[in-house]
Amino acid sequence: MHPPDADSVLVRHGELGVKSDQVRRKMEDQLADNIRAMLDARALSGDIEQRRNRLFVHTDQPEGVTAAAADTFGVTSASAVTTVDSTLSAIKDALAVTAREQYDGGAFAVSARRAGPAEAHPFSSTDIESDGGTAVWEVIEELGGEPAVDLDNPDFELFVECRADEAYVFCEKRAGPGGLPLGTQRPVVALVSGGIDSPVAAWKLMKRGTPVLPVYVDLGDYGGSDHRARAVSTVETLASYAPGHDLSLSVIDAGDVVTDLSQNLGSLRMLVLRRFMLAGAEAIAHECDAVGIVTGEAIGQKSSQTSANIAVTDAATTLPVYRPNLTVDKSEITNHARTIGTFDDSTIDTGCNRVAPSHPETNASLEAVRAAEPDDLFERAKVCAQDRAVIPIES
Ligand SMILES: Nc1ncnc2c1ncn2[C@@H]1O[C@H](COP(=O)(O)OP(=O)(O)OP(=O)(O)O)[C@@H](O)[C@H]1O
Repeated sequence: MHPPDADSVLVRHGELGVKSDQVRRKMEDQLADNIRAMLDARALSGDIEQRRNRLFVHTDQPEGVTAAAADTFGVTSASAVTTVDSTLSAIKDALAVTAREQYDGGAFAVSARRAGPAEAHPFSSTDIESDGGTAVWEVIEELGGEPAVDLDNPDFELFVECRADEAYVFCEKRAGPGGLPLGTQRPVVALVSGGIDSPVAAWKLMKRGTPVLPVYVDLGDYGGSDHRARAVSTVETLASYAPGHDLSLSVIDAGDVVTDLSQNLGSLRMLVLRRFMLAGAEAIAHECDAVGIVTGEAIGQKSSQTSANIAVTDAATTLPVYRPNLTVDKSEITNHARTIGTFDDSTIDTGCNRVAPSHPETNASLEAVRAAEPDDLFERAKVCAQDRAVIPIES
């Protein structure tokens, strides 16, 4: 929803404002690049203007641009605005025009903020709210409605931001993901199985500005083509949040290793396979200059994810392993997957064979796992990582 003559989208970002000038400028530049790429990916046009602590996209496609900005990491909210002179009469006119077009019943409110030196305006924000409120009231009467004001819980809200030289009128603050602009941190490798949890985990790192290099470990006969297709689909959805950033999917062929582990190991099989995955991810991270690994694990969610077993898998790599779902309940992770759009692909029935043993170890010791696993496990992981295939992913 936007004013009928909206000419720009006002994009707000959160944490960037508290950084030093130098860091803030770099992050704002990255945010502008990312929004530009997002517009290109959606065939939208607009001129980006960076101002201190906010950014404007001047556009004649306000609806699409608002949605694109609200899908960009680092953005806290976006509003399609109509820009007017910073005079009370211009603001009142814009409020009236917007109410005439967008009001569809219920109680209303006008919320105003005024910034800049006091002498810039001969009126206060309260004046904007009361005079603007009167203008909206009259429009509703003209429309045949019964005007009512509810400042706490309005059905219809109009906003005004009045600056020294111009004012913006809008009727929606569309929430963005928040976080930091993607590309403002060093990358990490994301182990993406295509299940519900790992795409959400990768998304969370991306939200904090961290590019991810997605890696899928192909389990051979224990996985299958549907299992791999599921991983590809979820990575495509992740890539839609990251135009301009390469999310090509690396595929490690682990078919022989999984067959070997399944035939020769019992209760420790899954832990050893996880250690193989982390070692493979580490090899790719070193090659690609990535500084960590992200997984979808949550403490206690599966036998391989008990606190004892996570300690054992962690020991397979010297890189930090990020587990942003660690303390999050499954229902919450699932809701998150629905919100970001990965859920449907994650729940495609892959009909894959399960690698997990019927009685998995839940309290493993590193010594026992080391003694049981093949001596050349990490060497094989490195070779498989080197020989990986890469599937290009469109963003
Ligand atoms: N085949 C795979 N390829 C890449 N990473 C994997 C694979 N299987 C598991 N992982 C990584 O190990 C973590 C824990 O494995 P788990 O068995 O819980 O995965 P899952 O249930 O198949 O998928 P998810 O954790 O995404 O819901 C995953 O979140 C993921 O980061």
